Amino acid sequence: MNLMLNGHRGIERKRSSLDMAGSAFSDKLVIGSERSGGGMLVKPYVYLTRKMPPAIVEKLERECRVSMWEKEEEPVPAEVLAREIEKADGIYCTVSDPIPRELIEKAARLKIISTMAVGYNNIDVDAAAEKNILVAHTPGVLTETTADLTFALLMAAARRLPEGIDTIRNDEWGAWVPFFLTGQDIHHSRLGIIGMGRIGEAVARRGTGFRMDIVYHNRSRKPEAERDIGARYVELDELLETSDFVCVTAPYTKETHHIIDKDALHKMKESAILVNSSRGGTVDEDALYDALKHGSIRGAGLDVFENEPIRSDHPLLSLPNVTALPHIGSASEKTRWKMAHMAADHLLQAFRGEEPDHVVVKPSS
Ligand SMILES: NC(=O)C1=CN([C@@H]2O[C@H](COP(=O)(O)OP(=O)(O)OC[C@H]3O[C@@H](n4cnc5c(N)ncnc54)[C@H](O)[C@@H]3O)[C@@H](O)[C@H]2O)C=CC1
Ligand SMILES: O=C(O)C(=O)CO
Repeated sequence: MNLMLNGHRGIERKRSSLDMAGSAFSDKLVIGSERSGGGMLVKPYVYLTRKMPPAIVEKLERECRVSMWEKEEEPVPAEVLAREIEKADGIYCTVSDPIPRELIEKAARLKIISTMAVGYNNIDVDAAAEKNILVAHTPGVLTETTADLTFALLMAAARRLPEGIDTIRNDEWGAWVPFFLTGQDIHHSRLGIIGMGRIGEAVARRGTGFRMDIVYHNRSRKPEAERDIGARYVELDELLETSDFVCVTAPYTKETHHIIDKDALHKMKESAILVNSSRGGTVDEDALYDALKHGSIRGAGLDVFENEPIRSDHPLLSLPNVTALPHIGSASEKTRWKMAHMAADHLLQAFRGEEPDHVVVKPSS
């Protein structure tokens, strides 16, 4: 049952079950619809931080008042978002919109932040929970697509595809040279996954097709993955020291900040390749630059960076053994549509007084 507060239906707290990562119980919130003083139904106001296609806007407009940031190439400025967050009932955002505590504290009536992403490190979920604001995200629908891209990055870095493409584009292809652009074998090599969640497992499954030996490190052991994929749990050091490919698919948290630092890079094999499709902050980019420049590891495939977007003068781009992509892990047409609809549905569910399908549960730590 929803509580009526000053003409607004209020927020009802209820106990949730264990979260997906197995962390402790926490409160989930259920939102009701609103009525004006005179009893007229007032549609909730939703602000979209990015220009979304008409199908998504129209879906929301059936039940909400909607406005959005219209400039496709430019993220919404913090001061605009601050103004909107003050008056919005719902925010529809993306990975590249920081929503820190200072912004959340401005919210006067905000009920839900719905991000079109599975990763939510850009949102201060603790601050949101303190204000009884729901945070919803889009897990699952992007898993296989992101795993495809992660594996593509691994293969491109291993077999030096960007250098090969540049060779032809720059008219540098001469005679067939026996050791020209020789790379690393993928088949029968060892793949080390840091963060054996949905995407990590999907990457590992792809590895089995290449007869790779799969090891993983995770917050907890995954017996089903061990049984189904044949993956073996190892401590982080063993993973780093023995893997031919070190693949980061863990979320960005305090614990995973620079999980790949100077020490970790020193532990890796000289022939190893680092693949990062999680968040840029999991890797110390200065240490990575040194390791790649001085040959302490062989190469890197990166879909994410500490400060996105990077520009062409980023030091890592000066290195031929870096394969860099502009955060396109989930960027297939079908998957982006699924994410976009799911994020809209979460808002609508919340305003109807239902619990959104994928609520981020406040971590216990
Ligand atoms: N490049 C891109 O476009 C995309 C990037 N991502 C990133 O991938 C991340 C993972 O997504 P999912 O697999 O859906 O999440 P998930 O929650 O299913 O998996 C994450 C796994 O990492 C583990 N983990 C957490 N902290 C760890 C630590 N300190 N050490 C080792 N393991 C740890 C968890 O136990 C869990 O098994 C997202 O949080 C996001 O940052 C997700 C989608 C697209
Ligand atoms: O979902 C995420 O976390 C992304 O990075 C974009 O799909």
